[in-house]
Amino acid sequence: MKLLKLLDIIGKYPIISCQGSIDKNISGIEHNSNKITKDNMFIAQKGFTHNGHIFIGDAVSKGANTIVIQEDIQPIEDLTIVKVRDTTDALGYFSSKFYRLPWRNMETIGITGTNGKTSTSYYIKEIFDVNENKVGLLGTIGAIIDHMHIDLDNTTPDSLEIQRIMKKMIQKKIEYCIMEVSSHALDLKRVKYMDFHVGIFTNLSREHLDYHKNMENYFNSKLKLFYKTSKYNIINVDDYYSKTIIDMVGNRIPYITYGIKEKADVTASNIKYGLNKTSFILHIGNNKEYITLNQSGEFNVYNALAAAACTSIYGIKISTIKEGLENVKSIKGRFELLPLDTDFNVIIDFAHTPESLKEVLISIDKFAEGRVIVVFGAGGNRDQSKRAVMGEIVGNYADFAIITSDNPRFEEPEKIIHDIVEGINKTCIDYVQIVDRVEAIEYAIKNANPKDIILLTGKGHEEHMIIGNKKYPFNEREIILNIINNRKK
Ligand SMILES: CC(=O)N[C@H]1[C@@H](OP(=O)(O)OP(=O)(O)OC[C@H]2O[C@@H](n3ccc(=O)[nH]c3=O)[C@H](O)[C@@H]2O)O[C@H](CO)[C@@H](O)[C@@H]1O[C@H](C)C(=O)N[C@@H](C)C(=O)N[C@H](CCC(=O)O)C(=O)O
Ligand SMILES: Nc1ncnc2c1ncn2[C@@H]1O[C@H](COP(=O)(O)OP(=O)(O)OP(=O)(O)O)[C@@H](O)[C@H]1O
Ligand SMILES: N[C@H](CCC[C@H](N)C(=O)O)C(=O)O
Ligand SMILES: [Mg+2]
Repeated sequence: MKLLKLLDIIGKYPIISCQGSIDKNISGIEHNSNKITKDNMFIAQKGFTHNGHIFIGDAVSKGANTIVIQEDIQPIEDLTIVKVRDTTDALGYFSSKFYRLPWRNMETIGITGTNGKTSTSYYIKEIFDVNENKVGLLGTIGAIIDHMHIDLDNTTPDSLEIQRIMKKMIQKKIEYCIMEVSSHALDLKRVKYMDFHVGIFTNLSREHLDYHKNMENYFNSKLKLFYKTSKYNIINVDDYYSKTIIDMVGNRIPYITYGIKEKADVTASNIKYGLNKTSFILHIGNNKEYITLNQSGEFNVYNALAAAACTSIYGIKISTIKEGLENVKSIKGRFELLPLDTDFNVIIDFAHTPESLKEVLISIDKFAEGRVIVVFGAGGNRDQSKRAVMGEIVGNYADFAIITSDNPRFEEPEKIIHDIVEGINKTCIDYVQIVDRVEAIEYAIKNANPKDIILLTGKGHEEHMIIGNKKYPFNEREIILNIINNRKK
């Protein structure tokens, strides 16, 4: 794209200054100097770890012909230097423009909330699949374009990656793009220069307070999504924050409610729980269908209701919704019951917030016949205040706990475990502390009695352990299978 064109339409965009020629072609946009190729525009961002301005020389030597900055630099021959107030903001604007606003050419569904975004997105995807629509997905487990998988580092990637992926979706003729929209993304302008047709609010509870500092800021970040939607907002009316959302955005565009406790447009009755299934009657307005999910837990009924509400607004029949929901065999690392021929059960789950941990344990309690043994930790360089609360919840709802590591990052794992212990000590539960997660799993398996349920939470689909800034292979599923196979020998 001609730089002239990229800048031209941004007549509205506040450029502070522009030095050098704008009569040149831009072959691509990058914010990472390591990825620069010939004639790219390099946007120097001030990140949490690095100031991207220090990589300008590197970017130029790799072929960048235009640099976007927010801090002054020395002029460089033949280089166009565009100065803006905030380069992260500009990254969003230029990326959206460069890829020609791909989000305008398909239906975009944004899902936000503390828990249930990934699970809801997979239910929605399956319903659209059954309806023979072409679906794209962006979220914690990666991006899916039609049936191609792309790994992602973030639940919601940066604005450049989002637009790049969405462009690929358009090239593959995707009709519906389902996207998890994290609070970080809303706050860090990753979706500032794009809109959504539908916004879904799952729930809000304590998480990411290391970043947002308090619940009010966290809520206000999430709220932003519902000002960016053009067709419908879909709201879990049983959640404490739903009323405020409806008060704030209820008059903007139509909204649909879902829930089990309060009166809602989409609801469930006769819910019955099992170890690996949940059955209920789905009500959408006056229509109803018997549903049997292959997943357990009341929280998954909520996720299914959100998906039903979302797909019903596109005119999808309730019988198709049923087929889609029932087609989901498992969601990677979400309350995943491992197929083992042992006399105890093992569930891999991604609960890493107090509320989700509580929900999972309440769900297990509905069908557990033996003890519930929880293997868990908490992420380093993440909200420290949630750790003791998680400890207390496990203490209150489980029978035995093994406190271990979960991505210590730059923190001492012993310190994180100590924070959890402060909470668990308020309860009467027996527990052990085992820093090495593999040893913790071995301990759980070795000490399991018939009918016990071992619940491993926090790692879910992840395939690595993050220590410092390095990722070490760690596949909980394989580790368990290995331990159990070795026991048989
Ligand atoms: C705190 C945070 O959000 N950090 C994100 C941020 O990293 P950063 O600010 O540290 O980047 P940086 O290393 O300082 O780099 C600054 C600039 O220099 C550039 N650079 C850097 C090195 C180099 O050699 N050359 C170069 O040009 C970088 O490309 C960047 O433009 O930008 C990166 C690239 O987009 C993100 O991957 C990274 O997310 C990290 C991995 C992260 O852990 N984020 C979490 C907090 C997060 O965003 N979580 C949410 C919510 C999860 C959920 O609850 O579901 C999410 O959406 O994932
Ligand atoms: N609606 C829900 N309410 C509460 N807990 C839930 C809900 N859905 C799922 N969970 C629990 O939270 C865990 C994570 O679920 P999921 O991955 O769907 O959430 P998420 O919002 O995408 O999380 P993340 O913010 O990490 O992307 C699940 O493994 C389960 O334990
Ligand atoms: N999306 C969440 C995932 C947390 C998963 C858990 N394993 C951890 O590392 O805390 C985050 O990045 O905060
Ligand atoms: Mg997710």
